[in-house]
Amino acid sequence: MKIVVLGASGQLGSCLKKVAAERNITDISFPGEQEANILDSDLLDKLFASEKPSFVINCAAYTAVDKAEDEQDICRKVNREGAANIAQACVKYDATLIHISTDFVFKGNVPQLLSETDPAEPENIYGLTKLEGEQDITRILEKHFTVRTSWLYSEFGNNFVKTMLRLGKERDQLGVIADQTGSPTYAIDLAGAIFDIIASDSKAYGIYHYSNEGVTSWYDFAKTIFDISNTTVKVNPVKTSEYVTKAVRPAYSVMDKSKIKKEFNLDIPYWRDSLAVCISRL
Ligand SMILES: NC(=O)C1=CN([C@@H]2O[C@H](COP(=O)(O)OP(=O)(O)OC[C@H]3O[C@@H](n4cnc5c(N)ncnc54)[C@H](OP(=O)(O)O)[C@@H]3O)[C@@H](O)[C@H]2O)C=CC1
Ligand SMILES: Cc1cn([C@H]2C[C@H](O)[C@@H](COP(=O)(O)OP(=O)(O)O[C@H]3O[C@@H](C)C(=O)[C@@H](O)[C@H]3O)O2)c(=O)[nH]c1=O
Repeated sequence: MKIVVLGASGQLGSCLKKVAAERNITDISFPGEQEANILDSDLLDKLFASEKPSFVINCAAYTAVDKAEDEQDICRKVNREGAANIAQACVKYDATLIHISTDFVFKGNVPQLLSETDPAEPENIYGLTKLEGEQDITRILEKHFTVRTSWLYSEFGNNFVKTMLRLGKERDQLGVIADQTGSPTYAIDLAGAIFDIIASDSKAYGIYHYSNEGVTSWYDFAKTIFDISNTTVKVNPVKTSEYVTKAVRPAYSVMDKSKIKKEFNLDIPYWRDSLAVCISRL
């Protein structure tokens, strides 16, 4: 049962590589962007023809949330057209797609748990193009599991945890937004869940929500990162209106995980526990 990972050099791709090795999953390949540029349909066709994957995991995306506001075209190309190209190749070669999407598809203006069927109304270009990608996949391909996740971090790539640890060394104090609420996700845990989905042989295709258990703000997340890592730095809570960014982010994007937990029998770790594991590995 061959698995191919696209976007393999990014944060989640690196976590999939690590977890595959730990679980002794060997029938898996991690092609580089030169062999697997998702904007090049001919290249994808060649890759699918030679690898004949049963499952394709798409981690490739344009993820620079603020930069996307100025680079709408390239962001849409990767997050929408790239996703559609993969879906088309999956149809042609009869592969099942595991695609990753985001809590930023939600407007997040109401403090209530978001389910898979709640209306998505993205507030920024990144979220909008990710939603368009989801919609194209759903239209083109029946056999897909689209997993929306939130606030990913790990020992790999760029993420909030690594940014905080860097800033904590450079500065005496930091302002961090305290009125945006969500659930952090250790990308290693998500990688494990993705392999659990594949192993389940489930045919319950569609959209699922996955994050770590628990709820926090960026401010509390930062405080906990510094507590666990014994970093001395003053963290000041700030309002969204006081911390100007190009992209608008949801105020509340906590997702309901009941569906994924039930369908795949998942036991999801609490965010603080996973954060401690990640920091111990950094
Ligand atoms: N990071 C987060 O906080 C969250 C991420 N997600 C989603 O999770 C998924 C994985 O994110 P993450 O691993 O953190 O993101 P990264 O930005 O770390 O990885 C994305 C990867 O995609 C690659 N890529 C970009 N364009 C192409 C292309 N045309 N063809 C092939 N590969 C390409 C990038 O390569 P290069 O670096 O060379 O551009 C990079 O290696 C994405 O779908 C993202 O939207 C969801 C919620 C939260
Ligand atoms: C660095 C920094 C950020 N912040 C705020 C800005 C923002 O609201 C929040 C997180 O900022 P970042 O830029 O690190 O993270 P951001 O890129 O917004 O993270 C998002 O990435 C995309 C890809 C997703 O899909 C989302 O789920 C989410 O993880 O923290 C501060 O308040 N102070 C700071 O010093």
